[in-house]
Amino acid sequence: MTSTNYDVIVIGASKGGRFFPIDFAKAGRKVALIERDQIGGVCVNFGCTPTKTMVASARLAYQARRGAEYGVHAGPISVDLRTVRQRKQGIVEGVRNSHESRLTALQGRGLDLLMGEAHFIAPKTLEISLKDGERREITAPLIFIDTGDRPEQLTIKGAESVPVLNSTTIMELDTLPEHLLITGGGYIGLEFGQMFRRFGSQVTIIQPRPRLLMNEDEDVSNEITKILREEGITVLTETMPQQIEPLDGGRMRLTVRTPQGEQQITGSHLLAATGRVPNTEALTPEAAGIRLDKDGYIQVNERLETNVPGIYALGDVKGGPAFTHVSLDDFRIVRTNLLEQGNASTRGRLVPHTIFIDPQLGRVGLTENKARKQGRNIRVAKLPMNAVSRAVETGETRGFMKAIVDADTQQILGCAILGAEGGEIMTIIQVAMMGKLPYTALRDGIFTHPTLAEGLKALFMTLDS
Ligand SMILES: Cc1cc2nc3c(=O)[nH]c(=O)nc-3n(C[C@H](O)[C@H](O)[C@H](O)COP(=O)(O)OP(=O)(O)OC[C@H]3O[C@@H](n4cnc5c(N)ncnc54)[C@H](O)[C@@H]3O)c2cc1C
Ligand SMILES: NC(=O)c1ccc[n+]([C@@H]2O[C@H](COP(=O)([O-])OP(=O)(O)OC[C@H]3O[C@@H](n4cnc5c(N)ncnc54)[C@H](O)[C@@H]3O)[C@@H](O)[C@H]2O)c1
Repeated sequence: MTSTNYDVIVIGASKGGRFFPIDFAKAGRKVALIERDQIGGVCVNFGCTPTKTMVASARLAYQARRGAEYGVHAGPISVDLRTVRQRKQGIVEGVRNSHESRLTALQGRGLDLLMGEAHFIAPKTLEISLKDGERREITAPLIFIDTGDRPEQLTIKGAESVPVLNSTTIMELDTLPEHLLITGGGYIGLEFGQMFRRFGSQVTIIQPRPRLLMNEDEDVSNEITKILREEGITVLTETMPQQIEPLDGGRMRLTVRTPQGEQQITGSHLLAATGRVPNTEALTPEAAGIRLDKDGYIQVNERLETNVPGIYALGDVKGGPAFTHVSLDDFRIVRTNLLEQGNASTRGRLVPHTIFIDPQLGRVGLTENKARKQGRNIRVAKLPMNAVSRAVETGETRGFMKAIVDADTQQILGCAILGAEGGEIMTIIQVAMMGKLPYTALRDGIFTHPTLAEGLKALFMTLDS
């Protein structure tokens, strides 16, 4: 097989991977972009876009059921999952097509889009198994690995004897689960759990750890658990799934270990939401001498360089916080350093996240637990959402705002906004943190009344009252 030489190879056409090859091609480099599945990667096809589209349907069902509280009567509410799925698919395809057209516009003009699976056969050489069966060998001095991750498989006894859904396959259901069992109390378990409860399923979330979202403060986890339980979701903590067995009529029985002993739960569907594993096996990075960590993630330094000069890893495949905005920022770092001769790195970057349950949890910076562990002298501001006029007027009073402030410097160290539009409100604090504003700037600012953002003024006023 003869090799085709490129200046740059990008493996994985994720959200970040779609701009990056274009930038290099426009800079006059000869670029190959390899994708084995769908342009747009997980975020567009199986992650952010489809889930948030379906979360929107679920929220509408929830709001419609609450209509009478607002004096609005809409009749009995039912959810047609097939239409929910079709709407989701239409939006996903629209986003993917727009990404595809930007890439195909440069096809042959500096960019070769190769639809197939890449694996290393030597340090700077890859073999591509194209979807049409053809094989190609390509080389480049610069290689960017952005192959992401995939759902971890459930390994409990009997898992092979029942259909186990993951975050991708659950979005293809046409009929509503009667009782959805979910293993995992993290992002995916919570977003799908609330979504399917609002669609009309009975839902049980099984979490081995003492509380949901173990990385958040206890008060945040506890409030979220309370909210989910109020909506009728069964949340079992300190509960470890042990075994699953099929029953008649497509049902299944899950045996779990709880602090009180063994329990059995009968369900109609099972969603595994226990985390993700990196896409590094098929890539055979060992053939290039690329170092992985014990879990199979590619090891990089703060400039996202692997141990092999000229080979970089970006996005989820390098481990750490797994968000689209992190993957996008990784591309910014590498582009700055290689195309603009800059000196960007991951050091000290502020990574926010939002969990799209309702109300949303927007988080940035240090949690109270982390700040205390670091031995910092902190003050904690907290305000229930029912103290925010806008939340009261719109009937969205669940949750609270919380901010961690350095008592010596008055700088904001972090916040958790569990409330309506929590992700947007958190972003205001994030911007204040980026600008290194003291909390008093928000306390003393004038904000439009009545907005949710106005709650930030009241939040920081609690520190001085
Ligand atoms: C259900 C769900 C909901 C999510 N919601 C959010 C959210 O709301 N907000 C958020 O920020 N993040 C969310 N995420 C996380 C987000 O999707 C990921 O962090 C993001 O997609 C990571 O991007 P990436 O650059 O690592 O590549 P990915 O998006 O993982 O894409 C990697 C691409 O590489 C391709 N590939 C893999 N191996 C090879 C190979 N050997 N050869 C060729 N191609 C290959 C894959 O087919 C894939 O297209 C969600 C994830 C899931 C699963
Ligand atoms: N809104 C968002 O930004 C968003 C939404 C969805 C997913 N994501 C990304 O996708 C990643 C994966 O999400 P996830 O929810 O699968 O992982 P996660 O790491 O967030 O949660 C995994 C959960 O599974 C539990 N668990 C572990 N082993 C278990 C077992 N054997 N049985 C039962 N439970 C078990 C853990 O205690 C934890 O609660 C997230 O880390 C996040 O980065 C982000």
